[in-house]
Amino acid sequence: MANRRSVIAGNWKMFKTVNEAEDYAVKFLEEVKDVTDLDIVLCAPFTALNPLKNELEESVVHLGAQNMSWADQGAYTGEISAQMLLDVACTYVILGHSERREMFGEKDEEINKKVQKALATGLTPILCVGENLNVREEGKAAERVSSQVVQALSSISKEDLSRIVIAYEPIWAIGTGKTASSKDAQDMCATIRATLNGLMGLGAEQVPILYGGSVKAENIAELLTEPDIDGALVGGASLDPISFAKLVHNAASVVTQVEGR
Ligand SMILES: O=C(CO)COP(=O)(O)O
Repeated sequence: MANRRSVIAGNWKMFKTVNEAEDYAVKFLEEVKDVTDLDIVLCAPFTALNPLKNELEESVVHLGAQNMSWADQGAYTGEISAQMLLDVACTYVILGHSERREMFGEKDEEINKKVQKALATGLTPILCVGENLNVREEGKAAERVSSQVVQALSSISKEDLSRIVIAYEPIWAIGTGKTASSKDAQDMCATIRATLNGLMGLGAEQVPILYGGSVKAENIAELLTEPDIDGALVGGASLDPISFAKLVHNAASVVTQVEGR
């Protein structure tokens, strides 16, 4: 049985000013400072990263961004580079979130370049994949998600692939209060692992696969008892420090019980 780390990552999306982020960090750290059984990540807006670097230094909470450029530097107005994220102590970066794919036109090819850049610079990409409701109703969800995985990870070495995190986020479950059933989430995470197996062989057993979409303190435990769900990417329920800390504690109490994690 694989020995993979569990990851609980909060995606704040476009919420929180610098003051709000600092206030959150103080309250959140107080609640989770002793949690070591899983990796906790806060993916904040760019403007809050530097202040959070100071608040979270040498703590159990890792810092992540929500996007980055595939370019190193240059005339790319409005973009942020991997080097800039490393400079503010980011260790994770969300790539290919469905909101970026749907609203900002990101394509698999571009996401592939970003994943390559993140891995080359030592950032851990949290690659997001997921189908919309139409695709699910057509019975093509597994096909769509596998294709997103294969395209985003094209021409990346097996060794590098072992450093990624994947988040399965069905678009119809994001911000809707409608969580995928743990069985549906497990089935898709197993499909993703099988796809990774095809790309990297046994190394796929080491890759954490997260579920995202209306995850809350109340449903995290059930999701984490599934064998292929190794954590969660949490939007709305990560915005309040006390309730997100509760979610983290609920997750930690399950992962210590699930054999092989
Ligand atoms: O998009 C998500 C995390 O990246 C999920 O958002 P919600 O948890 O608000 O459904």
